[in-house]
Amino acid sequence: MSVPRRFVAVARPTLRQAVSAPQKAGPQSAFLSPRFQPCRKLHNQASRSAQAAVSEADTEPVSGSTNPALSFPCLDKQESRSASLSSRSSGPEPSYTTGKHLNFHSREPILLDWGGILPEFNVAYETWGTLNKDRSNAVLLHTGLSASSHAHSTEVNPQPGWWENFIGPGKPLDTDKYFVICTNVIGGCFGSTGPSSIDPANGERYATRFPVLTMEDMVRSQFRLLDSLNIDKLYASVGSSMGGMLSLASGAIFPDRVGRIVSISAAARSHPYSIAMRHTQRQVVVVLMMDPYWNRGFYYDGVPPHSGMKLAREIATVTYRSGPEWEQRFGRRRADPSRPPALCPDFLIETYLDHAGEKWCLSYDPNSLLYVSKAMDLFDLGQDHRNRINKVRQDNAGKLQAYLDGHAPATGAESDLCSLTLPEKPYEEKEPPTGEDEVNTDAVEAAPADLVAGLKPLANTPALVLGVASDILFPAWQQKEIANTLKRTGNKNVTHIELGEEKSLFGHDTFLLDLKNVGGAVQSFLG
Ligand SMILES: CC(=O)SCCNC(=O)CCNC(=O)[C@H](O)C(C)(C)COP(=O)(O)OP(=O)(O)OC[C@H]1O[C@@H](n2cnc3c(N)ncnc32)[C@H](O)[C@@H]1OP(=O)(O)O
Repeated sequence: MSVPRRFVAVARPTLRQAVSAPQKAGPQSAFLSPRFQPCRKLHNQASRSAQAAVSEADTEPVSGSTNPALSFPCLDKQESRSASLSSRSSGPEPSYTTGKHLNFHSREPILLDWGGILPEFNVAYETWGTLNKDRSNAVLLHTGLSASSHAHSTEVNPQPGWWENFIGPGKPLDTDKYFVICTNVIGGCFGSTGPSSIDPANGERYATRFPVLTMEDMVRSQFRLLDSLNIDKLYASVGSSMGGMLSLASGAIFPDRVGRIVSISAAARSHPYSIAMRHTQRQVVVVLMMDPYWNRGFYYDGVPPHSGMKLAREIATVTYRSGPEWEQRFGRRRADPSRPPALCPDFLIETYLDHAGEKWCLSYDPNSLLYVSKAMDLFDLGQDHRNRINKVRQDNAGKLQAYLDGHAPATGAESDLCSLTLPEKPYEEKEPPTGEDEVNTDAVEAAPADLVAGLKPLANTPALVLGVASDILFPAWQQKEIANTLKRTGNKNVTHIELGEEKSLFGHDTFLLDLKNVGGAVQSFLG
């Protein structure tokens, strides 16, 4: 497979750019460590004379030092953005949108798996194609973590969508045949109810008063939308990455309402490596927990934690693509080999990650990232977990009724929903599981018994499971696990495809980029 060569023009921000935005004494300045002071000093000098400071930064030693302080255009850029965001006369923070969409509003409250309640909620959605007379040709397309309902351009929003080439007449999701529906998930920020939405109980943004939610909660809200469209049964549920999890969850919760399932680069339960990667991203957003901008999630009238979001996206991008792709594409090349090395982004792979973070850091709500990525971690279609959640739901059913009867707030100060205590005893290494859980001890064919039981509702649902060998976030073995588990439920109609490295080096993002192999497989499966 050849990776297209790309010409990259890299904008190096200068101190002059950094000081062009009005500066305010932002909270960040209080956090400058003494080691950062040389840079700060240069920054102040720049305020007096931008041009002079630029040349000074590059050449002149600070008095008494052996060598000049390095300049940090990457940090200047962050500071400059904070300054320009805080200089706005009022909030809110950037409003998150990918354009016009349809909206389903549920006046009925929804009880979430871990006991939270949304008294009412919106599901933003878009559709392509036409619903047939017997309403049997609907395909629900699920999104990845941070995508909106805008999978394809529409009349009211001609911007290309995130699966633009996969949807349309004669395309894998053939709009001559299917009525394709895509929603923004609840917890998100592109029109569906999430942490940046207004809580009808007090007229304020939920922020981190938003309840913890799960993939299954997202699916239940989507099926409320289907109810409102009088769609009893989906022709298919299709999704990649988090969307693949949602696709599996749809079939597991509503087996009678889902005709077939497509799960691409997903998992039937989140595994530790993926949880670790998402944990790291959340932590950098919340380093921001220690950052005054974070403000424990209540930042909507101020500056959002954009630096953490930028870094989170850079880490995410490392998990979305692959080393071999970057080897071919960037190698060890530097953005500007004529200049001496810098501690700020310098190698092409660094400027690439920097660019990915820059592009994204103000376009997605930090709280949505925390909630939705946590929901992914919590995902487990195993029977034990299902039993536990069913019990929690049963215990909380009364709470929903009390809320409906007007006797109780959805969540109160007394709520234990958000209190997590860690055991006082330090962690001790335990013997690994004996393997009794495995239905088949052959590592390749293994299917955990608990997962087989949990996926039993899918025993009669035709399924396509597709994995990519270069994917490090949802590795190919996890796709095998899904396929094997489905087969173990007795499902005779499971198609498992693995794209080897000769087919794609795009890693996890293959589902966004490989129309031929991913699109082709979806098209032939849907028929
Ligand atoms: C976990 C889940 O549930 S879902 C996760 C799904 N994945 C994602 O969300 C990742 C999203 N990925 C993207 O957004 C990607 O841009 C895609 C998939 C849409 C497109 O991929 P590609 O076509 O390969 O674009 P690529 O990643 O190279 O980015 C191109 C941009 O990087 C810039 N660029 C490329 N190389 C460099 C470099 N060395 N230095 C600086 N900038 C660079 C290009 O100029 C271009 O900029 P622009 O977008 O501002 O025009």
